Amino acid sequence: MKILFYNIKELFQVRENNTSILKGSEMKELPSIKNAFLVVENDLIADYGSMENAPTDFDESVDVSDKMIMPSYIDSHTHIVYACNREQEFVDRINGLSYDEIYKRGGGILNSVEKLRKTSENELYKDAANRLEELIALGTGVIEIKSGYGLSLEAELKMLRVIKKLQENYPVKIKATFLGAHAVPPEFKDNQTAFVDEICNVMIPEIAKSGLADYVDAFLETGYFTVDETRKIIKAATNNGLKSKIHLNQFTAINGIEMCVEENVLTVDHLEIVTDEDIEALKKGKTIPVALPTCSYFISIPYTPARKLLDANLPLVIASDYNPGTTPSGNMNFVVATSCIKIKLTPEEAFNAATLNAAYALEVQNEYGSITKGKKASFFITKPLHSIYAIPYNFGSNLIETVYLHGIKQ
Ligand SMILES: N=CN[C@@H](CCC(=O)O)C(=O)O
Ligand SMILES: [Zn+2]
Repeated sequence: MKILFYNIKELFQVRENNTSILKGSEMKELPSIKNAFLVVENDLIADYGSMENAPTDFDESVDVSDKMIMPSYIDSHTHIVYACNREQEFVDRINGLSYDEIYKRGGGILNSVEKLRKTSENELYKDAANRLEELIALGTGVIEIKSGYGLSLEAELKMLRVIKKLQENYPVKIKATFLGAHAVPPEFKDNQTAFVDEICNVMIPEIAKSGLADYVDAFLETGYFTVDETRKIIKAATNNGLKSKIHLNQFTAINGIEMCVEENVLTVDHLEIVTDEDIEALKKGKTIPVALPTCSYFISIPYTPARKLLDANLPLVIASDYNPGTTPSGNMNFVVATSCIKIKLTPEEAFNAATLNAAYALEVQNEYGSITKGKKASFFITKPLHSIYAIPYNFGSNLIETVYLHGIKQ
């Protein structure tokens, strides 16, 4: 099946194959073709160019007059498998409690753990599938989903099986991450060392054997897991053939980034608090920084100093962090908008951070993240727009009209 998309007002993120991750000022450019065509053959991008060169042989055609095409968003950091919303904590924060105070009262992540352990796999699947369907309509075509609300081997496997079922049932590319070290569960309350040992010696080997996870994560933060504990977890992951992606610097900078770079961690995520030493450490390695600006928005914490990272010629990825506590939204259009409005990324930088660079954060850069011959035909068509800037500018509107994933209209 060959589909011709014609009269595209502007086709964005058009790249030659093997474009490297974009760093610093390279992120300013978002290559596009105006008045373009795009040919999709089965699930792949087969051709593209200016309308005057559009082919005449095809099985189907789609008129894209006045509308634009962008490769699907890649959301490299989410927690969309969870049991209940945490609206009460939201109101508690409005009334003055901090995220940390709520956690210390047994709320926060532990609130979600208690609920998830009591919820059936089917129920979890149904809720996560509903969330995923909403995200597909909002333009996400590749997503990472973490466990981390089970905190026992059994409950973590339950979450990972839900993710596997989503992988089987949806045309979205999904990467799964085991986040056993998200918080210390009640049964290990007085023995955090034993919990870390359990993660390293029991959970990671079992989960690696199950094939249910692509990555391992940990919450490296004051009051959660230390640099040394996280290093142990990363090493256990490496020994079991899994790379790591680490939550850190959300509230405090405690030299976690330096360790993560030393251990060749794939991404470091959050980075609301970043020191000059952290930037120097990132410059020495390949670890990719990931900002989660809608988390800052929702719980009123500082925004990642993105400009400082770009000025240091580092790459940048943006992701949603969709979870019931700090970011109950996975709308990547809003992530792009927040990046522009609050951390002063230009729209070009924000779209690069949410597509091409984000593909590197999930190691799917050979298949997704740009309009490139041979990559998967996963993209969205906008409503009629004056310019692509409308997506961050009209931050409260959904300007996506149609979504194609792997060449199929959703
Ligand atoms: N900070 C750690 N984990 C999540 C929040 C989890 C929760 O509050 O449920 C985050 O990335 O923000
Ligand atoms: Zn997170």
